[in-house]
Amino acid sequence: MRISTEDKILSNGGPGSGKGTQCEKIVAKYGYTHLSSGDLLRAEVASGSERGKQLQATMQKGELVPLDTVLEMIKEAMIAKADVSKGYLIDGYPREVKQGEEFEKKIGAPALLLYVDAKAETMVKRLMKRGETSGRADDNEETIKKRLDLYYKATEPVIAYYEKSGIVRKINSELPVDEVFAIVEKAIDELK
Ligand SMILES: Nc1nc2c(ncn2[C@@H]2O[C@H](COP(=O)(O)OP(=O)(O)OP(=O)(O)O)[C@@H](O)[C@H]2O)c(=O)[nH]1
Ligand SMILES: O=c1ccn([C@@H]2O[C@H](COP(=O)(O)OP(=O)(O)O)[C@@H](O)[C@H]2O)c(=O)[nH]1
Ligand SMILES: [Mg+2]
Repeated sequence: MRISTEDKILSNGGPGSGKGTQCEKIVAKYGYTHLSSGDLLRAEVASGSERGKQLQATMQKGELVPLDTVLEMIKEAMIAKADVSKGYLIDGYPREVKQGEEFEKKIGAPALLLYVDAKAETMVKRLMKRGETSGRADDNEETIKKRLDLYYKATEPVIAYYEKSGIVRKINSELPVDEVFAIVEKAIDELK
């Protein structure tokens, strides 16, 4: 399955940077189909399947799930929505350069990468706060630290990888949500 470039937007950034929050607003305004790789993985865990049990262990440690597993899940989710989709917004993906390369090979190049950027200190604070109510097994101090380390090591290079194709728009997510969204809107409207 290949999907045309203009029908794919990626959202990436550190854990707790606000990707999910901005994606919700993008969907409300533009009607893209939102696929969060983290959410897809959590749904598999919630299903109680054998595969889900393996995933749970990896995610609780703040490590990355094998890239083929995630790509397969994203592909399945894209196919399931192909008839109704006005384009896809893929959130928290790719997590490592190799994953990005595989995505391009199997599905195609994206039109835009929204790089949702906040300071490490801000991200930790937000995730600790979210952890009070989220019920997410990985919203705890120890796992947050590992997710952050892995983000800087494996995921930040993904941004540099896409910089080369000129599709990265950096979004300062230290601002209040609506101000952040105004920057996001500008980046998306420039595509049209
Ligand atoms: N002040 C402020 N808070 C925000 C903003 N965006 C998100 N938050 C808060 O930060 C927390 C994390 O935001 P999410 O949107 O869940 O972050 P995420 O990047 O999807 O994080 P992961 O699900 O861990 O990938 C939420 O509980 C939000 O309330 C923002 O732009 N400004
Ligand atoms: O493409 C992905 C997306 C998520 N994850 C796993 O799912 C967890 C939660 O991901 P999510 O994007 O929801 O949150 P974040 O890590 O950005 O806080 C990560 O720590 C990883 O263990 C993964 O391995 N590959
Ligand atoms: Mg999220």
